[in-house]
Amino acid sequence: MAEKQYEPTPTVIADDIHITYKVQSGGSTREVHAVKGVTFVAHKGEAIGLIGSNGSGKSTLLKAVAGLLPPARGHIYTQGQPSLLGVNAALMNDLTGERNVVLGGLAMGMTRRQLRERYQQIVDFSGVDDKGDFITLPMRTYSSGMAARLRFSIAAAKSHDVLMIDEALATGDAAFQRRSNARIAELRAEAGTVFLVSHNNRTVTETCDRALWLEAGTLRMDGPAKDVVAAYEAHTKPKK
Ligand SMILES: Nc1ncnc2c1ncn2[C@@H]1O[C@H](COP(=O)(O)OP(=O)(O)OP(=O)(O)O)[C@@H](O)[C@H]1O
Repeated sequence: MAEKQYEPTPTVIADDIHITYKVQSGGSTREVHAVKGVTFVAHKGEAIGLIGSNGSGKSTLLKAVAGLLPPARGHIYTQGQPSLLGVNAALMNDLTGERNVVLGGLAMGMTRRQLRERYQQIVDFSGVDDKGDFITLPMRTYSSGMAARLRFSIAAAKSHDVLMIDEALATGDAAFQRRSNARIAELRAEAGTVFLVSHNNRTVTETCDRALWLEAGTLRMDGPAKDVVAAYEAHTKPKK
């Protein structure tokens, strides 16, 4: 008997979205059209890489999916509350890592009880304490890699309907990248959708099954991560 085929469940639908920034410059207002008519559907269980050159609109698109920027035109539908984990996520530099774990967890909707239960797991996962008692020091004493690891660990402690990661992995070392790849795989298994913005093509092919390639605000290609990365690499390779 043929196995029953399940329809994939959409988690994010972006329908012809346009996003503009208004910039005040020398008394006049200029408009930057950062995303120009992007359409895609993301499904439960997918990990989707967003690639493209600097300024192509990747972060802007993620912010729009997270509901932080309203589209000027078009519509975004999401199932559940998307969480954006960026390298600039709102952790406080003057507070200790410890306090940031608590505040970051609460900001993501974890209860105090969940936080108590998962606190040590978050700290251990981040590896921030591996080289001494750094978790009790202010975050400004952390290297950029340590801070990024703590941010990822806080966000990854919770199952998300839609988790968006902006370059958080690129700064981790090899051991941390292995741990975070494994955690992303678990998050996917918990039936969420993961978006990852990265300039590291290998990270994208290793962690994502699908990729969107943005260029100058438009979607150049959407398909299996290895195909999209190969096309992007062919495009960015210096011409002889
Ligand atoms: N706050 C802002 N105000 C005005 N313009 C902005 C703002 N943020 C981004 N832009 C512009 O929007 C466009 C897309 O930027 P975005 O940060 O989304 O690109 P990106 O693909 O994430 O780039 P990168 O790879 O460099 O991080 C760029 O032209 C950028 O100058």
